[in-house]
Amino acid sequence: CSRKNTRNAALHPLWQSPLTIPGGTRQSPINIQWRDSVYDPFLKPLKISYDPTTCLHIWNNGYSFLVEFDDSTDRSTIVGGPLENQYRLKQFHFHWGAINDWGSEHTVDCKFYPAELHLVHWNAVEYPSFEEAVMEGNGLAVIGVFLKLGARHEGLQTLVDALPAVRHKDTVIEFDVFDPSCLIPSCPDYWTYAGSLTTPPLTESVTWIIKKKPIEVDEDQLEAFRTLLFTSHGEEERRMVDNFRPLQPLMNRTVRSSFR
Ligand SMILES: COc1cccc(CN2CCc3cc(OS(N)(=O)=O)c(OC)cc3C2)c1
Ligand SMILES: [Zn+2]
Repeated sequence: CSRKNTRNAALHPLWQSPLTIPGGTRQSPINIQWRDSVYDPFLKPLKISYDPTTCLHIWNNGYSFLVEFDDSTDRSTIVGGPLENQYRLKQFHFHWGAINDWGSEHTVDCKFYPAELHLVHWNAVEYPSFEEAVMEGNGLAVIGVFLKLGARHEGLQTLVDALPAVRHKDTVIEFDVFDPSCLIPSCPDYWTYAGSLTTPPLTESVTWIIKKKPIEVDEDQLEAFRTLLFTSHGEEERRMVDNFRPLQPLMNRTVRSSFR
């Protein structure tokens, strides 16, 4: 899959870290070749239970904007799907492009979407903290949802309205009620594979659950993402766009589907 006239990823600010982890065998993101994915009838439906009052704040961490949650209890969790344990919601964030032709991290049959949502969860059954779970093969579970250009997304708009307050890196605002399940398609179909974080520390600790159906957002909402900055107050402004990692080799992995 070639990202037409891609910026030189090696020079991209997001990739001071190595493009590929030396010795990495399960790096993310990947292209999902639909016909190579294997239907697994033993995959369960994913059970999502989020408590909107566990929402804490939105912050710009210089890679994306993150909506973080209180993960001190099991009030916002996922279970089932490919997962052996219950995982707690820690944060969600997005990746997007400078233009609508690309922006997603994963691709489906080499098709890029203009943006991709990641909901990051950690295995609080087996590990005492997110920091520990980040280092373990079954430590994290990330739900990926593709965004496509279409109708305005009312649920997303409350997030979009808050973005001007986190325009610069290391700015944060309180955001105390939000239910991220409004950003997840009702269609239960997903692909799943063993992968990694796509931003530092790039650890191979993620069970990826990629929803087959995208959600629709409108042009103004995508443009609002592109008004954010990689840079802090006082620095020369660099627009936060193209904050995605290049595709990584599939190597010895199979992508399973929950649907025929
Ligand atoms: C041990 O390393 C860490 C411990 C605690 C928190 C963090 C920072 N955290 C890691 C997971 C993660 C993962 C992120 O993206 S992704 N695509 O899910 O890998 C991300 O995107 C902006 C940000 C973060 C931030 C790192
Ligand atoms: Zn991500």
